[in-house]
Amino acid sequence: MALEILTPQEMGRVDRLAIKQGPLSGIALMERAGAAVADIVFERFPDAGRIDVLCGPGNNGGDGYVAATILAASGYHVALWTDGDPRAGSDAEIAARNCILKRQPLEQYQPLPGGIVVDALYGAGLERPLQGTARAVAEKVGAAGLPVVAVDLPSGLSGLSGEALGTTFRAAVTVTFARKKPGHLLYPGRAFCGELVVRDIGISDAVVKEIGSQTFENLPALWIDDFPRPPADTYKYSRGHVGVFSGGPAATGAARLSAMAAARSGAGAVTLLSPPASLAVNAVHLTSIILRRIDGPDDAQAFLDQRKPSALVAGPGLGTDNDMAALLATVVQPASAARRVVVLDADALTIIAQEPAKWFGSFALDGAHATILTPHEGEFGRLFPEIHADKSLSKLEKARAAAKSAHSIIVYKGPDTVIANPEGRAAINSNGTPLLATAGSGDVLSGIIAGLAGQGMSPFEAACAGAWLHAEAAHTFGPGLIAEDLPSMLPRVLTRLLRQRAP
Ligand SMILES: NC(=O)C1=CN([C@@H]2O[C@H](COP(=O)(O)OP(=O)(O)OC[C@H]3O[C@@H](n4cnc5c(N)ncnc54)[C@H](O)[C@@H]3O)[C@@H](O)[C@H]2O)[C@@H](O)CC1
Ligand SMILES: Nc1ncnc2c1ncn2[C@@H]1O[C@H](COP(=O)(O)OP(=O)(O)O)[C@@H](O)[C@H]1O
Ligand SMILES: [K+]
Repeated sequence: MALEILTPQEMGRVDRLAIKQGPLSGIALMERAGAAVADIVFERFPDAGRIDVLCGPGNNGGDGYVAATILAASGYHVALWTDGDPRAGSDAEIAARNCILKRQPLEQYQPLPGGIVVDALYGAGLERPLQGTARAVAEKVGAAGLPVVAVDLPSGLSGLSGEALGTTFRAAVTVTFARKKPGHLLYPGRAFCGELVVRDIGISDAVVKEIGSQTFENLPALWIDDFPRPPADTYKYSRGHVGVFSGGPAATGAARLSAMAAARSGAGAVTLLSPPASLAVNAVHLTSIILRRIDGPDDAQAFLDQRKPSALVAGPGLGTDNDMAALLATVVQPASAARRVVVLDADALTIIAQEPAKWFGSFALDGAHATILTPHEGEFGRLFPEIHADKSLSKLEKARAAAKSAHSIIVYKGPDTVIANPEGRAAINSNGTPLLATAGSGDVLSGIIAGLAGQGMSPFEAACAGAWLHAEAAHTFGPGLIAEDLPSMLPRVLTRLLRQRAP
């Protein structure tokens, strides 16, 4: 499974490099792209009464001319509608010349019931919102509710950011070539694409590699080689010891969810570090999780010195008062220096947002990158107000900029969670489910990540694996899910994952 995600600009470079290196010429690639589109129409809409192919002036339109030719030759009733002539000397011009169908002006197109639309107006080259005829047609097709097969990207959508630049086609199926683009996975783009199909058109992996993309789809192949596999002679503390900080008596559940998730992710020991006032309620609810009384920063320090946990979680249900800020300071500074992984979520992020520069400076210690911040949208906005407000940046670029400025790994949560590290490596999660929009599910995620990193998985890989496992656990449980259910789904998810990958 190819993991690289290419920006439209990188894809353009890949196309040019592939053509330069051969053996396939530009028109040969276009013929394969158009054939892939026709294939999808055959597969998904075998009974289409009529196919309207809408072609723009660029190479996206070129794919449309090829698809129209193949579909017409296969006996479909195909009508071809064009918005301007292909650029002179382009591959699209050759494709148009080879297409025997009559060209009709796009402004005369009217949606007809029972038909399907092939949208080949604009793809990777879209630079500005659809205007004039193209925009009017996108509106008409949307209003008519006809099924749309989008070539490369629904026209009107930014392949870079997933934002609708203006009016946008809404596809039932999108056929893209060689690799996904960020706009296919980032919302709202993902929703505009409908089903996404990636087709090989003969561009080699080596050519893609040469471009050196630093963005990946978050699939197991990205991190499975680093996934913890305890040796036979391990024992509980060497299998990873995670410390989770509990808050006051009114909000202890969040930290327990995190602790359970760390344990279910395979950490050999998990200690819940509880203020005296919460000891009783935590004790009532814990069995395998170790409970330790922590009365302020000195106690926390003593735990770190004695037990040397390999990962910590602070934030879920922590509270934001001055005592907690002082505790956090103790935990974070020496932890970074010790290359211990610290996952900061929820209330810890609120504390940090009061003085971000001070905290981010402390995360920078000797470039260990041992800090993982897991903000949701609101927390991201409070931590990184300028990056968040920058409309020129996609979610992917925002996560990258935040990771760099905070000297941390950022897990920018949501339906399209992005994980980024300060060096610019990033992954977009693609298995999210709205089932995860339930109170406490973020607490579970921070625990899974700490559980994996605590077992020695590299922090970026642990964050990626955590986001993937979290969503798989939700899918496995299904409707009715509440956060408590997620840790108990992990054994099944892990069994499937590790069985698949067994040698
Ligand atoms: N040989 C190749 O380079 C291949 C290209 N392929 C196709 O080529 C597409 C990219 O082709 P292009 O780079 O020609 O780009 P497009 O066909 O997406 O856009 C064409 C041109 O229209 C202009 N334009 C952009 N936005 C506009 C707007 N809103 N209104 C009016 N004009 C606008 C731009 O100058 C742009 O170069 C891909 O999406 C893919 O479908 C595939 O056929 C594979 C091979
Ligand atoms: N619509 C959605 N689709 C997919 N994942 C979602 C969606 N909404 C929330 N999530 C995920 O659920 C988790 C919620 O975390 P968070 O907002 O911190 O919740 P809480 O504070 O209640 O624990 C995150 O991992 C987020 O990515
Ligand atoms: K298109």
